[in-house]
Amino acid sequence: MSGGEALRAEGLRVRLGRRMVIDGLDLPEMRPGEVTALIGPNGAGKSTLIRALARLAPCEGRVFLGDLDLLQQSAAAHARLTGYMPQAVQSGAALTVLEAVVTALRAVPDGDRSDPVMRAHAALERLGIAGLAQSRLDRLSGGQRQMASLAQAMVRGPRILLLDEPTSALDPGRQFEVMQAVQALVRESGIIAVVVLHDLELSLRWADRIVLMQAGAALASGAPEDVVTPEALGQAYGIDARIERCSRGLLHVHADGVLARHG
Ligand SMILES: Nc1ncnc2c1ncn2[C@@H]1O[C@H](COP(=O)(O)OP(=O)(O)OP(=O)(O)O)[C@@H](O)[C@H]1O
Repeated sequence: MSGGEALRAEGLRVRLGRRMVIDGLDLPEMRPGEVTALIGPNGAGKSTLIRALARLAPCEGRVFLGDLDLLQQSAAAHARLTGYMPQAVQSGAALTVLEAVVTALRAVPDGDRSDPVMRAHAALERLGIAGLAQSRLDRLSGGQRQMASLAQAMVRGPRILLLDEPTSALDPGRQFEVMQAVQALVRESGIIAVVVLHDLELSLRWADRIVLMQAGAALASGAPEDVVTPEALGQAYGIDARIERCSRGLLHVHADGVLARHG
């Protein structure tokens, strides 16, 4: 699905304390059904940007969904449109996974009168974790907790899904499953997904577009093969890297070393 109203941002500025962490950042159009990956070195401002889009960090500038200025919406209207998965997933004390997802659903009334428990179950099934429904959050592994957090972010069927490193605690198989689930959800429901990823391979494999951030600005944005280039990786990460296409047509990054001038 590629029609529908796109998300874009202009002139974003986020000040945290005395620091301007994001300074005049523009984001290209992100269309329904597409996954946009935010990549960049530690401290580039990826989490801050995603928190700003989730209205969890004070932000100046404009964020449009079609003609709708998201930063001007009421908190409730904004919350109905977006689902956010934080980088640090809380243990969630004694709640079960099902209870946590139902709680996330009830936190923002959306006028849907269907049974919240059924909706929460459907979300867990969608992500392949229905078997965890009655497990307590504080007894899950880090990766299982990350999956539960993803279910909380997507259960209301938001138009924009904001995911901060959804794969960081996952083993390679689970990383694949999560990104596959996110992509399927995004494609089928016409959601706009903005996903912080550290793993360049994952971003090349799963993103429709990539925004490479550095020092609070977008160094490059566009199609993965146009953004993830040896030059850009050298500039952003200080690595000496090759990008090669394998026999299956997929792009891979090979980091051969660190550039002497880095740091
Ligand atoms: N509350 C704060 N006050 C001041 N500076 C902050 C605050 N929170 C974050 N920063 C700074 O903002 C910058 C961007 O941080 P952010 O967490 O957004 O980067 P990131 O790209 O997500 O990094 P990482 O890949 O390490 O998670 C960092 O230099 C960080 O030190």
